[in-house]
Amino acid sequence: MTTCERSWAQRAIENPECQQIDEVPQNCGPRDLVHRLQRVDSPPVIQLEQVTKTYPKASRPSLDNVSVAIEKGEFVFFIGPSGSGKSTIIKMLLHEVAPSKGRIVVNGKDVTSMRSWKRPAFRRSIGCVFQDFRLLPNRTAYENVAFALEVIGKTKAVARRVVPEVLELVGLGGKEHRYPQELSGGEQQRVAVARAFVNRPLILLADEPTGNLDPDTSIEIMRLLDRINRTGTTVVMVTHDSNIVNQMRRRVIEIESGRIVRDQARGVYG
Ligand SMILES: Nc1ncnc2c1ncn2[C@@H]1O[C@H](COP(=O)(O)OP(=O)(O)OP(=O)(O)O)[C@@H](O)[C@H]1O
Repeated sequence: MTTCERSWAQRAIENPECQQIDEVPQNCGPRDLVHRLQRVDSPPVIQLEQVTKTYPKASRPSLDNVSVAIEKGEFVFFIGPSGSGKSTIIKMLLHEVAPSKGRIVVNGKDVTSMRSWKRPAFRRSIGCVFQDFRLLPNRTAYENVAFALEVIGKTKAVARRVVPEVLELVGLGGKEHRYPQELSGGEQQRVAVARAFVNRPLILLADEPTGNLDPDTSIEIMRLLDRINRTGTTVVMVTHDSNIVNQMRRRVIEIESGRIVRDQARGVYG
């Protein structure tokens, strides 16, 4: 295959610094050392500073004075018992839930003081994958992915070029016109991953993305997330799946009763 024949998705993977589809060069070389060195100097892409969250009517905080910094390009697992506060962190990163105290900075933006009219655009800049897929049931796989481009103002021509490539990348070539109910759970999650990745987000948040999938399908989804992470996208994933955490050996942050009790590079489930 010549350079010019390489797809958008392949070129994106080789050029991790290009954050937008339009920035991915038509003719490009392999990842180089300069890209990697540039990343070393960048500020954390996610920063929680002494964050506490107490929900209304709760007797104790769901998150208690949590501070953590996540660098660009990291793959981080949040683990911990049910009710320990993992999903609350994801919701706060998306500004769906506001902290009671502390500061949250995402991609250089202080989320805590963000004006409400800026929130929808901010949320669209982050890719999200959830346990229950959250696909639009009356739209095909193609339309679900294209919708993510539509809402950020990309033309139909861009969608026609990019959507088939990203669906091919997630292994759904040939199934573009199927509706969610005509796809298996694993295939639906692939559509959700394609939709989360199609805008080349700087950050991808995944809240138990394998929670509804069998072990083999879970591994396939993790391969996809790993591949996306290798493009330079920071991946933050909440999970209860010890096999996945133990196989991936990435940074593990363990939460217990709203506090960080372990933060380990190349960690295991414990
Ligand atoms: N909207 C809410 N109102 C009141 N309390 C809430 C709300 N959302 C979550 N909580 C409480 O906050 C705590 C943390 O919840 P969270 O969903 O973050 O936990 P989790 O670690 O993600 O749990 P799981 O693994 O079961 O999904 C729990 O005690 C929960 O009951």
